[in-house]
Amino acid sequence: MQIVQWANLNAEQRRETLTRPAMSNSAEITSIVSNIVNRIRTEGDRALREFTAKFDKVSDGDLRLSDATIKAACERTTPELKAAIQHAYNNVATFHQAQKSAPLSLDTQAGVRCELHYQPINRVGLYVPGGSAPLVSTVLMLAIPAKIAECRKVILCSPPPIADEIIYAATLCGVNEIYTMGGAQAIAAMAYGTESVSKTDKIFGPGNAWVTEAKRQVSMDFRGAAIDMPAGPSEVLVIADDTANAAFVAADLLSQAEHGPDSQVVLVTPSVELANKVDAELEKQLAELSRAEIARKALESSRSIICADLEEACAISNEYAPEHLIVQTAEPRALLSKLENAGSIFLGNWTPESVGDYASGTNHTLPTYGYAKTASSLGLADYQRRYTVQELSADGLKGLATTVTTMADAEGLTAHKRAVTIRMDSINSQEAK
Ligand SMILES: NC(=O)c1ccc[n+]([C@@H]2O[C@H](COP(=O)([O-])OP(=O)(O)OC[C@H]3O[C@@H](n4cnc5c(N)ncnc54)[C@H](O)[C@@H]3O)[C@@H](O)[C@H]2O)c1
Ligand SMILES: N[C@H](CO)Cc1c[nH]c[nH+]1
Ligand SMILES: [Zn+2]
Repeated sequence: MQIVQWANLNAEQRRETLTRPAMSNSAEITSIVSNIVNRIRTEGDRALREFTAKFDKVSDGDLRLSDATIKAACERTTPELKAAIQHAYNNVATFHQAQKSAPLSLDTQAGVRCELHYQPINRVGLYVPGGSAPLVSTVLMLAIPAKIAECRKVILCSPPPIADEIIYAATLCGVNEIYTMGGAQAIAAMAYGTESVSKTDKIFGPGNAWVTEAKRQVSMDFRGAAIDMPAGPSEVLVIADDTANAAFVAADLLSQAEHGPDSQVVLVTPSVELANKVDAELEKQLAELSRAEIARKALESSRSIICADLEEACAISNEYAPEHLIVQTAEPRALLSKLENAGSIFLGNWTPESVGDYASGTNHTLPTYGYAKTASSLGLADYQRRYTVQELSADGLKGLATTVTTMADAEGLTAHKRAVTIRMDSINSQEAK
């Protein structure tokens, strides 16, 4: 990893240092994805099969898995993996079940009742990445909240060949339909529907740059579908001081670097000594990894930033807005109030990001590309819509009438005013009797 001195960089160099690699070829990706999305919308299954053959090298078989295929995949999943999936399931379900909000009902003034209710989003589509690794954990992160929210139809897709454990986890979570398709074409199919694929109202899930761009495009089209967030190539930023264990820091950086060559990992530390030790550790540990080449590629666009102190480390992290932020300092919780804009924060030496990726209970679907400045980690609320209800008594209307008619006058909206005065006339004539 390239070691850079923050103090020596000008504003442009600082911006460049914090730029994600996946963003550099975005114009090309936008145009490729736009063509894919338009063709799926207008040609349906025919285009879906064509792109599946082109990008995933599969040209036959059903897009939707049959009951027999699902049963066979579940039988092939090993008992050890089933037990691990169940353990993770329990923690993720516990954390998301606790996010249920009770409806709100109160009188803002006498006779004016205002209520806030929650309703599940009807049809949801889940995208489980499978291009370079079959992310079974993502099934749990996307499908458990969908089921807790009681979405009526939950469909899931993942690129071919879809792994047995993805099918097993989807079944465990009560997913209604499973499709073997991936990339931008899968997102477009779930957004618009095709002859074989059910249309959905909202699409969830992470993916590579093509998947994320497709989500963005379908969400901008009123005929398409809403989306959860831009959840693209994985990122982690580690803030560490000279008390940190360099081997732990290197292991955490590599755990995200191995996701893909477009992953980005960043170390921010006031200690040059630690940065050098981490660098040596990275080399040592890379030799033991099965995905060393992918991780090495990701490290090429990654940085160790030497800053003045932990205060500045927090400021750099806030500017970068990482998907994951790991804090390995003498007093990690003391930094929490200074930290903004991270998708998920991991405090202390004993909290590797891997636990959140798989099984602690928090959701691993998180905003990337700096969207953590405004977007949140995936939660139950994303699978629900809020709506309000109000009911006024005659006395309640009396108490609001002058305010509403005065404001309607100010806006020049006489029909609005009349909807109140016509009722006030009725109330007044009833009372006169
Ligand atoms: N942000 C999060 O919450 C989060 C969570 C999990 C994973 N991730 C990220 O998700 C990503 C998963 O990526 P992946 O590639 O392994 O799987 P993927 O399923 O997202 O993408 C694979 C698909 O990309 C399409 N594709 C491949 N090359 C293409 C090309 N040249 N043109 C058009 N389409 C092409 C193919 O159709 C293929 O099915 C990783 O970057 C990982 O870091 C993010
Ligand atoms: N780190 C990924 C989110 O960026 C999630 C994941 C799944 N499996 C392992 N990790
Ligand atoms: Zn991960």
